[in-house]
Amino acid sequence: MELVIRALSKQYPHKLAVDRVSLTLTPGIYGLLGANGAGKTTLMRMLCGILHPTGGEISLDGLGVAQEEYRACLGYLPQDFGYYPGFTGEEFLWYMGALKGLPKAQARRRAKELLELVGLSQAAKGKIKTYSGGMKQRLGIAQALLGHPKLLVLDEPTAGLDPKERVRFRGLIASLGKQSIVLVSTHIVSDLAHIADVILLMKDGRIIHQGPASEIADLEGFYLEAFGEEGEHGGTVSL
Ligand SMILES: Nc1ncnc2c1ncn2[C@@H]1O[C@H](COP(=O)(O)OP(=O)(O)OP(=O)(O)O)[C@@H](O)[C@H]1O
Repeated sequence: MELVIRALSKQYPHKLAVDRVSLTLTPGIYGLLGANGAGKTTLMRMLCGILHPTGGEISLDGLGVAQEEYRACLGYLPQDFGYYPGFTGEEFLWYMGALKGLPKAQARRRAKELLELVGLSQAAKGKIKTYSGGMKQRLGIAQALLGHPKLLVLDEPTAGLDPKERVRFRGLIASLGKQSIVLVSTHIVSDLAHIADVILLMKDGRIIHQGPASEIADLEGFYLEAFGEEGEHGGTVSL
């Protein structure tokens, strides 16, 4: 499986948010790091077919991003995910399963499996409005996994989580990168330590570094070197 991104660009009226990004991703966990405004969300939304690029190409095993088969391979957790507070966790997954076109029995079976995987079985019948931030994020991951995605895109999945929830979340993400391409954006460097196979650094719309995480002994130091003051002032390197 291969996601090929060629010279991908997005020009907003007054901002070149993504500037000729080229990447080839195979299964594994990719940590996309960059300061606020680097272009991470714009890049991810193009990979999910939500935003149209102004230049370049995206293909997953030869499928274009506009094709239905591409969408069927995709799981996405957006940054600003809406959770329907009056639903229970399991109702929410059934509903999202229906939206994805899963037959009812299959959606229910998959929802049960996923609630188990993300540690929400006990809370499955509780209303989402009673969930903590971490529980909501885990439910968000569960919905992204409904269709057994080959490509999983998680935009700032640890935003707003407390340290304990972060650790749990890292464990969950780490278990997903065996067969899928998992792209995780964050500006919290420590969230990627120990789970990312490859680190991608994004700055001003460009990928300024791509390499195995194992080659970087001190990810925070590496990040600070790449971004300098910008990284520090973003308050983005704290553990
Ligand atoms: N709809 C839009 N119209 C114009 N400019 C935009 C739009 N969306 C984003 N931008 C600008 O494009 C740049 C990249 O934004 P983007 O949200 O992709 O960055 P990011 O790395 O995801 O940052 P953050 O971590 O803050 O979400 C920023 O300068 C932003 O202000």
